Amino acid sequence: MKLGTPLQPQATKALLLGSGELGKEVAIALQRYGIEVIAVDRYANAPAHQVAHKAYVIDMTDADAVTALIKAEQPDFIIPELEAIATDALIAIEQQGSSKVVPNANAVRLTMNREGIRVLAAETLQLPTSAYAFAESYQELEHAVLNRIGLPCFIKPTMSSSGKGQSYVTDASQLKAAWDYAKAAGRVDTGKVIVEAKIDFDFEITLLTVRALNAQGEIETHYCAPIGHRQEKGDYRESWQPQAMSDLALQRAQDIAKKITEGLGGLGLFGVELFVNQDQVWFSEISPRPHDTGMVTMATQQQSEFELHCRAILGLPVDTSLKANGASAVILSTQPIEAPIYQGLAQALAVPNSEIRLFGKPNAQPSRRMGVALATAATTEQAKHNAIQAANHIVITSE
Ligand SMILES: Nc1ncnc2c1ncn2[C@@H]1O[C@H](COP(=O)(O)OP(=O)(O)OP(=O)(O)O)[C@@H](O)[C@H]1O
Ligand SMILES: NCC(=O)N[C@@H]1O[C@H](COP(=O)([O-])[O-])[C@@H](O)[C@H]1O
Ligand SMILES: [Mg+2]
Repeated sequence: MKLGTPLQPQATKALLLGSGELGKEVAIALQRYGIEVIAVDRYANAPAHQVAHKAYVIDMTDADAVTALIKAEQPDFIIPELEAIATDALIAIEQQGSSKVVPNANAVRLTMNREGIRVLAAETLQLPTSAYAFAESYQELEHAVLNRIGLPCFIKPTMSSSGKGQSYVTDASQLKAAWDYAKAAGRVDTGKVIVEAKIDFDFEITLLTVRALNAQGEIETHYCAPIGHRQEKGDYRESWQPQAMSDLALQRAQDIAKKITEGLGGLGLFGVELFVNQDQVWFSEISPRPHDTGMVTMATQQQSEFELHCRAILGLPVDTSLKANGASAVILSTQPIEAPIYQGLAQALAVPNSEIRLFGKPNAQPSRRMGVALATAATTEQAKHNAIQAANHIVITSE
């Protein structure tokens, strides 16, 4: 297969570690460029399994299982898609040099654990962040909150995502429950939690940042227009693009994004999460891969975040330009349902300039994201309104 000027060794096979809604779009984008896709997840019939050339179910936190699969499949690229992977296995595989870990194994290791990325951002790179502390016991947590960080604060497992195990604490009496929840509900219990002081922000953004090769073979950094979003219980509900912000705040956001993505290195798209208050900007966290709030780019950009990630990895040219104002709104289940079906599609799609993407997850759980509505409009406000309307028309049911 020929990919044009080969800036990277010719790639034929990519292994996705994680096969949710984000992986599904990455799989489709890779296949459009002729890449064979092997999709892996912890459960059968995950969204990307349904579109990949081959599907596997393994425990991705088990280093032996991950190593054995990589040895058997010999992929050119290993693309982590979620936050619960045995990163030691990826470090070892990268050292052997036969597969390329995206963006690189160390970046995956650092971002998979809130301690790794926070220390890089706040201490090594001296980027502005909330005040924070780590705790390995309830006593340490109480001490850190009462003596150093103060209230209100956020308590989070060091390994988790989408708000799992996360609490917002306003009173010391809530601390024990927050500790227990962080220990029990993270994706993996590392034995440690992070406590973060609350940042009073006007709004928060994801700045999708792409490290891609230019025609001279040098790495260049590109930024998408900022994506604003609203979170509830640590998980996103709506996102919109572009988010209006001052020139100075945007410059600061891009400076932070440049430094943190350079610090992590490699090629690909990163989701840089930032808090903004007037001209002030704080780094929150980063995904070294497409971001859930970035699903809006399927409607708003010339090249979606998934296409940008694939193009950057493959050494192909990228274009981060915006083509329309738009928004996304999530479709969540309210109850557990085996083999869910969906009603209301016709009503949803009657909303002007809207799209529905159902992920095809084999079962629904309370608050599990099952799909997303997208809309474009003259203003982001109107697009948000329309996306919410379209999402609200979808009913998830068992019959
Ligand atoms: N220190 C903080 N100050 C203010 N708000 C915060 C802070 N930490 C978290 N939040 C709020 O909670 C949301 C989720 O936090 P965070 O991004 O750390 O969780 P997550 O589990 O990694 O979520 P995801 O995987 O969806 O990005 C943030 O987007 C923000 O709205
Ligand atoms: N914030 C991270 C995020 O959105 N990750 C996305 O959610 C999937 C897991 O969904 P599930 O928990 O419903 O299986 C992941 O596989 C990824 O696509
Ligand atoms: Mg986040």
